[in-house]
Amino acid sequence: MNINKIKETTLKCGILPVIKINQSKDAIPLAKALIAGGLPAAEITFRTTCASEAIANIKKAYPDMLVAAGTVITNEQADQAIQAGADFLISPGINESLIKYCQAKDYVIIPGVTSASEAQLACTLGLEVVKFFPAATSGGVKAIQALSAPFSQLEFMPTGGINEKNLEEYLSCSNIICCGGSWMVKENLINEKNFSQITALVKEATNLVKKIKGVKL
Ligand SMILES: O=C(O)C(=O)C[C@H](O)[C@H](O)COP(=O)(O)O
Repeated sequence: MNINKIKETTLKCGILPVIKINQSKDAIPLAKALIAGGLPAAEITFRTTCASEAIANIKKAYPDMLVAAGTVITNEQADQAIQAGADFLISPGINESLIKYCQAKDYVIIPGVTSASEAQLACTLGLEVVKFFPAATSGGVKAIQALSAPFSQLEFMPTGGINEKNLEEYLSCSNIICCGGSWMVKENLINEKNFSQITALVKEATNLVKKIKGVKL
Protein backbone atom coordinates (compact mmCIF):
# COMPACT_ATOMS: atom_id res chain seq x y z
CA MET A 1 0.00 0.00 0.00
CA ASN A 2 1.34 3.48 -0.72
CA ILE A 3 2.12 5.98 2.02
CA ASN A 4 -0.71 8.36 1.09
CA LYS A 5 -3.34 5.63 1.43
CA ILE A 6 -1.78 4.53 4.75
CA LYS A 7 -1.86 8.12 6.01
CA GLU A 8 -5.47 8.57 4.91
CA THR A 9 -6.65 5.32 6.55
CA THR A 10 -4.73 5.69 9.82
CA LEU A 11 -5.79 9.34 10.14
CA LYS A 12 -9.40 8.25 9.80
CA CYS A 13 -8.96 5.47 12.42
CA GLY A 14 -7.10 7.70 14.90
CA ILE A 15 -5.79 4.62 16.70
CA LEU A 16 -3.84 1.55 15.64
CA PRO A 17 -4.20 -1.43 17.99
CA VAL A 18 -0.78 -2.92 18.75
CA ILE A 19 -1.21 -6.67 19.03
CA LYS A 20 0.87 -9.52 20.40
CA ILE A 21 -0.73 -12.73 19.24
CA ASN A 22 0.45 -16.08 20.59
CA GLN A 23 -1.67 -18.41 18.44
CA SER A 24 -2.38 -17.82 14.76
CA LYS A 25 -5.85 -19.37 15.18
CA ASP A 26 -6.83 -16.34 17.28
CA ALA A 27 -6.10 -13.98 14.39
CA ILE A 28 -9.45 -14.15 12.58
CA PRO A 29 -11.67 -13.90 15.70
CA LEU A 30 -9.51 -11.00 16.83
CA ALA A 31 -9.85 -9.20 13.49
CA LYS A 32 -13.60 -9.83 13.63
CA ALA A 33 -13.71 -8.30 17.13
CA LEU A 34 -11.82 -5.19 15.94
CA ILE A 35 -14.12 -4.76 12.95
CA ALA A 36 -17.21 -5.22 15.17
CA GLY A 37 -15.83 -2.45 17.39
CA GLY A 38 -15.52 -0.16 14.37
CA LEU A 39 -11.76 -0.40 13.91
CA PRO A 40 -10.71 -2.29 10.75
CA ALA A 41 -6.97 -1.83 11.44
CA ALA A 42 -4.24 -3.68 13.34
CA GLU A 43 -0.51 -3.77 13.95
CA ILE A 44 0.49 -7.40 14.39
CA THR A 45 3.88 -7.43 16.08
CA PHE A 46 6.74 -9.78 15.19
CA ARG A 47 7.18 -10.43 18.88
CA THR A 48 5.80 -13.94 18.41
CA THR A 49 6.71 -16.58 15.86
CA CYS A 50 3.17 -16.80 14.48
CA ALA A 51 3.02 -13.13 13.43
CA SER A 52 3.30 -13.74 9.68
CA GLU A 53 0.73 -16.55 9.80
CA ALA A 54 -1.63 -14.31 11.79
CA ILE A 55 -1.21 -11.53 9.20
CA ALA A 56 -1.87 -13.97 6.34
CA ASN A 57 -5.01 -15.33 8.05
CA ILE A 58 -6.41 -11.84 8.62
CA LYS A 59 -5.67 -10.57 5.11
CA LYS A 60 -7.27 -13.67 3.57
CA ALA A 61 -10.44 -13.29 5.62
CA TYR A 62 -10.59 -9.48 5.56
CA PRO A 63 -8.63 -8.17 2.55
CA ASP A 64 -9.81 -4.59 3.14
CA MET A 65 -8.58 -4.45 6.71
CA LEU A 66 -5.45 -2.33 7.19
CA VAL A 67 -2.79 -4.65 8.59
CA ALA A 68 0.66 -3.43 9.59
CA ALA A 69 3.46 -5.73 10.66
CA GLY A 70 4.99 -4.34 13.86
CA THR A 71 8.31 -4.83 15.63
CA VAL A 72 9.97 -5.47 12.26
CA ILE A 73 13.69 -5.45 13.00
CA THR A 74 15.33 -7.57 10.29
CA ASN A 75 15.23 -7.70 6.48
CA GLU A 76 13.91 -11.27 6.73
CA GLN A 77 10.98 -10.17 8.90
CA ALA A 78 10.21 -7.41 6.40
CA ASP A 79 10.10 -9.97 3.55
CA GLN A 80 8.00 -12.41 5.59
CA ALA A 81 5.51 -9.70 6.57
CA ILE A 82 5.02 -8.43 3.02
CA GLN A 83 4.75 -11.98 1.65
CA ALA A 84 2.07 -12.66 4.28
CA GLY A 85 0.11 -9.68 2.95
CA ALA A 86 1.02 -6.87 5.38
CA ASP A 87 0.14 -3.43 4.00
CA PHE A 88 3.18 -1.79 5.60
CA LEU A 89 5.87 -2.27 8.21
CA ILE A 90 6.58 -0.61 11.54
CA SER A 91 9.85 -0.73 13.50
CA PRO A 92 10.38 0.28 17.13
CA GLY A 93 13.61 2.12 16.20
CA ILE A 94 15.35 3.46 13.09
CA ASN A 95 17.89 1.35 11.24
CA GLU A 96 19.32 2.82 8.06
CA SER A 97 20.14 -0.49 6.38
CA LEU A 98 16.65 -1.93 7.03
CA ILE A 99 15.02 1.23 5.67
CA LYS A 100 17.16 1.19 2.53
CA TYR A 101 16.37 -2.51 2.06
CA CYS A 102 12.62 -1.78 2.31
CA GLN A 103 12.83 1.24 0.00
CA ALA A 104 14.66 -0.84 -2.62
CA LYS A 105 11.80 -3.35 -2.50
CA ASP A 106 9.09 -0.68 -2.43
CA TYR A 107 7.89 -1.67 1.05
CA VAL A 108 6.51 1.17 3.17
CA ILE A 109 8.24 1.22 6.56
CA ILE A 110 7.50 3.52 9.48
CA PRO A 111 10.44 3.47 11.91
CA GLY A 112 10.46 4.68 15.50
CA VAL A 113 12.32 7.83 16.55
CA THR A 114 12.60 9.74 19.83
CA SER A 115 15.41 12.25 19.18
CA ALA A 116 16.41 15.05 16.82
CA SER A 117 19.23 12.91 15.39
CA GLU A 118 16.82 10.08 14.60
CA ALA A 119 14.24 12.47 13.12
CA GLN A 120 17.00 14.01 10.99
CA LEU A 121 18.05 10.56 9.79
CA ALA A 122 14.42 9.80 8.88
CA CYS A 123 14.25 13.00 6.81
CA THR A 124 17.59 12.24 5.13
CA LEU A 125 16.21 8.83 4.17
CA GLY A 126 13.21 10.54 2.58
CA LEU A 127 10.59 9.37 5.10
CA GLU A 128 7.40 11.34 5.70
CA VAL A 129 5.96 9.41 8.63
CA VAL A 130 7.68 8.09 11.74
CA LYS A 131 6.60 6.26 14.86
CA PHE A 132 7.46 8.00 18.15
CA PHE A 133 8.36 5.20 20.56
CA PRO A 134 8.24 4.80 23.51
CA ALA A 135 6.01 7.89 23.50
CA ALA A 136 5.06 8.57 27.11
CA THR A 137 8.51 7.99 28.62
CA SER A 138 10.23 9.97 25.83
CA GLY A 139 8.43 13.25 26.51
CA GLY A 140 5.03 12.60 24.93
CA VAL A 141 3.27 15.37 23.03
CA LYS A 142 5.70 18.06 24.22
CA ALA A 143 8.65 16.18 22.70
CA ILE A 144 6.76 15.66 19.42
CA GLN A 145 5.90 19.36 19.26
CA ALA A 146 9.54 20.27 19.91
CA LEU A 147 10.73 17.92 17.12
CA SER A 148 8.07 19.28 14.77
CA ALA A 149 9.67 22.75 14.82
CA PRO A 150 12.81 21.80 12.86
CA PHE A 151 11.23 18.75 11.21
CA SER A 152 7.87 20.20 10.16
CA GLN A 153 7.67 17.81 7.20
CA LEU A 154 7.46 14.77 9.49
CA GLU A 155 4.21 13.26 10.72
CA PHE A 156 4.13 11.09 13.83
CA MET A 157 2.48 7.90 15.04
CA PRO A 158 3.24 7.87 18.78
CA THR A 159 3.03 4.52 20.59
CA GLY A 160 3.83 3.41 24.12
CA GLY A 161 1.95 4.54 27.21
CA ILE A 162 -1.06 5.89 25.31
CA ASN A 163 -4.52 5.09 26.61
CA GLU A 164 -8.05 6.49 26.90
CA LYS A 165 -6.84 9.05 29.48
CA ASN A 166 -4.21 10.80 27.35
CA LEU A 167 -5.44 10.03 23.79
CA GLU A 168 -7.07 13.45 23.39
CA GLU A 169 -3.83 15.26 24.21
CA TYR A 170 -2.03 13.31 21.45
CA LEU A 171 -4.76 13.45 18.79
CA SER A 172 -5.13 17.21 19.27
CA CYS A 173 -1.56 17.71 18.03
CA SER A 174 -1.61 18.57 14.31
CA ASN A 175 1.57 16.60 13.46
CA ILE A 176 0.14 13.37 14.88
CA ILE A 177 -1.68 11.13 12.41
CA CYS A 178 -2.77 8.37 14.77
CA CYS A 179 -1.76 6.71 18.03
CA GLY A 180 -0.67 3.12 18.54
CA GLY A 181 -1.73 1.34 21.70
CA SER A 182 -2.53 -1.98 23.27
CA TRP A 183 -5.04 -0.88 25.90
CA MET A 184 -8.04 -2.30 24.00
CA VAL A 185 -6.28 -5.50 22.81
CA LYS A 186 -4.41 -6.67 25.91
CA GLU A 187 -2.52 -9.93 25.47
CA ASN A 188 -4.43 -11.64 28.31
CA LEU A 189 -7.79 -10.87 26.65
CA ILE A 190 -6.58 -12.52 23.42
CA ASN A 191 -5.16 -15.52 25.28
CA GLU A 192 -8.45 -15.91 27.18
CA LYS A 193 -10.33 -15.58 23.86
CA ASN A 194 -12.37 -12.80 25.44
CA PHE A 195 -13.20 -11.29 22.04
CA SER A 196 -16.47 -9.74 23.23
CA GLN A 197 -14.53 -7.69 25.79
CA ILE A 198 -12.09 -6.64 23.06
CA THR A 199 -15.02 -5.46 20.92
CA ALA A 200 -16.43 -3.52 23.89
CA LEU A 201 -13.07 -1.83 24.58
CA VAL A 202 -12.56 -1.08 20.88
CA LYS A 203 -16.04 0.48 20.70
CA GLU A 204 -15.19 2.71 23.67
CA ALA A 205 -11.92 3.67 21.99
CA THR A 206 -13.50 4.42 18.60
CA ASN A 207 -16.26 6.44 20.27
CA LEU A 208 -13.57 8.45 22.04
CA VAL A 209 -11.77 9.09 18.73
CA LYS A 210 -15.05 10.24 17.17
CA LYS A 211 -15.64 12.59 20.10
CA ILE A 212 -12.11 14.01 19.93
CA LYS A 213 -11.92 14.38 16.16
CA GLY A 214 -15.56 14.74 15.24
CA VAL A 215 -15.11 12.07 12.54
CA LYS A 216 -17.30 9.23 11.46
CA LEU A 217 -15.22 6.05 11.40
O1 LIG B 1 6.51 -3.96 19.80
C1 LIG B 1 6.48 -2.82 19.37
O2 LIG B 1 7.01 -2.50 18.29
C2 LIG B 1 5.78 -1.78 20.12
O3 LIG B 1 5.22 -0.89 19.56
C3 LIG B 1 5.83 -1.88 21.61
C4 LIG B 1 4.53 -1.87 22.36
O4 LIG B 1 3.81 -3.04 22.17
C5 LIG B 1 3.63 -0.72 22.06
O5 LIG B 1 4.35 0.42 22.32
C6 LIG B 1 2.37 -0.75 22.83
O6 LIG B 1 2.54 -0.03 23.99
P1 LIG B 1 1.41 0.10 25.06
O7 LIG B 1 0.20 0.64 24.38
O8 LIG B 1 1.98 1.04 26.08
O9 LIG B 1 1.19 -1.28 25.61
